[in-house]
Amino acid sequence: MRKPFIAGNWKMNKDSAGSVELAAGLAKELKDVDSVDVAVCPPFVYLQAVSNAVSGSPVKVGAQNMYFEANGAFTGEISTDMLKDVGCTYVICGHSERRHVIGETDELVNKKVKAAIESGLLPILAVGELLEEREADKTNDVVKTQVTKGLEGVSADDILKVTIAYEPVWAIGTGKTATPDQAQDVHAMIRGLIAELYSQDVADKIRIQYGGSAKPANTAELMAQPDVDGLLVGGASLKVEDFSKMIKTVA
Ligand SMILES: O=C(CO)COP(=O)(O)O
Repeated sequence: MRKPFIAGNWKMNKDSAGSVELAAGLAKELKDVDSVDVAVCPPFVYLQAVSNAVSGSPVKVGAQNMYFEANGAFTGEISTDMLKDVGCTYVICGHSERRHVIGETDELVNKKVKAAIESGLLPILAVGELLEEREADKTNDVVKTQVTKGLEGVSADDILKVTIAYEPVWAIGTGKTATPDQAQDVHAMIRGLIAELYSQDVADKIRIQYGGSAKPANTAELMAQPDVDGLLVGGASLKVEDFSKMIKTVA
């Protein structure tokens, strides 16, 4: 039985007061939730304040990105130790906005996943196809490559520290959600791939989140799919009411 895992990716939103207000509101609303793992991923500069605001509650904190080197001359980058130091449990690696806006490659994403695991952070490996790739019937190929390369060198002992987030790029921030069937098809494909790369036992245990215009109104039907184990939520995670409603739908 896989415990549901719902994470909010705040992206480049909120200010310091707004971050604390949202985090404190969620901590209060969700204080009794224990059947769902919950995380919020604020911008780097608000991680410490958000960690303080959710401290003692079931809400954990994640970062939206990281760098794979431990320290040194990497201007503008943030290390895993720094993330742990400000209270992070999770880190998103390879979000499509980093792949397609910033230009991150599968090789870089893989280095981040491995460095995250090495440091004790739990990576959320985000994968997903572009609209033109889906229309060209390349969804499975693209996602398979991203998962396989993203996990290269991750051992059988470590793989269950990883959550995979399937986020079709055409569904992100567009209001166009993948249908539950579309999400299920790709999730099942990913789980089959994990069985090939690792084992059936690992495949049965790894958690695969869906992301892309997830909101209170579609949470139940997405989460009802057998291979959808959680959600990575953008826009709807910016409001206490919406995000907590999504979690309570599943709890
Ligand atoms: O990219 C996402 C989460 O990482 C999804 O964003 P939206 O929920 O705003 O579509």
